[in-house]
Amino acid sequence: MSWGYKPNNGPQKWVENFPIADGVRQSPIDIVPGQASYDAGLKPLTLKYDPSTCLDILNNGHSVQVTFADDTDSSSLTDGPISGLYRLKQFHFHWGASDSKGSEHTVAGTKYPAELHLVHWNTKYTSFSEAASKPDGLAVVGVFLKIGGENPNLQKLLDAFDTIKSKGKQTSFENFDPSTLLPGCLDYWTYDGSLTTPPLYESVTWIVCKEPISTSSAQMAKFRTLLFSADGAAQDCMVDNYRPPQPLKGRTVRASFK
Ligand SMILES: NS(=O)(=O)c1cc(F)ccc1F
Ligand SMILES: [Zn+2]
Repeated sequence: MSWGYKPNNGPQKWVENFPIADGVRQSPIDIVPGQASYDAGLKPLTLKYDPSTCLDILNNGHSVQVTFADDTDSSSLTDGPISGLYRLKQFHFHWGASDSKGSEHTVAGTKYPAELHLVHWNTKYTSFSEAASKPDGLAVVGVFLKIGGENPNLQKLLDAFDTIKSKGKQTSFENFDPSTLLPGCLDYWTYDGSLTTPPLYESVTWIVCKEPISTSSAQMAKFRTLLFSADGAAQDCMVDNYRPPQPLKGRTVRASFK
């Protein structure tokens, strides 16, 4: 039985096969703005994405993921809290069974209906796979989704969902610009954390944007038409694919803004 989000294979059980689940720098966390320390030394984020590096969209059985060509520096993250250049590998989402939950990070206990993760790897290493297990290997930009007006840029993704309904389905997805999914203001919180799914490697510099982007309730309903299950298996809606907040264990959360 492999890991998932159900009572018998979900976040409370992951520690059985992945003991780092109880580690010192696990993600996500509850971000308490009043306890974050403003750091004037933090630079603004520099995100440069080339839409021609967008390859395909995939249902991997845990989320919906858009994958990028990462053989050049065309789509990169620099500055912010990191040093060097990190290449965009993929982005994906986490969401709930209803609009009242779904994000992994929370803000003073507030849950958003979904959270976007843009995953980048440190080019001091030779590949994503090599970087994924290193303490400075990954940088993930998190963006909250909140219920508001329909998001036309998100709709381009949702329109591909009918062809990738079940686990293992993928289809080509070209010329998508991920910067269209970023909020106008790139103020952020940052802290040292981990992957939020197994193998839960403590390799992520988390960069969580303060400003959410909008999505409509109807668009959220579209996310919930995806399936955890493969073609032919009993249909199991892909919802609540989020890990709850983990203990801070003495970590400091820094803010790029006052
Ligand atoms: N949810 S995450 O951004 O921490 C993440 C990114 C990966 F590339 C692999 C596993 C993960 F859990
Ligand atoms: Zn994620």
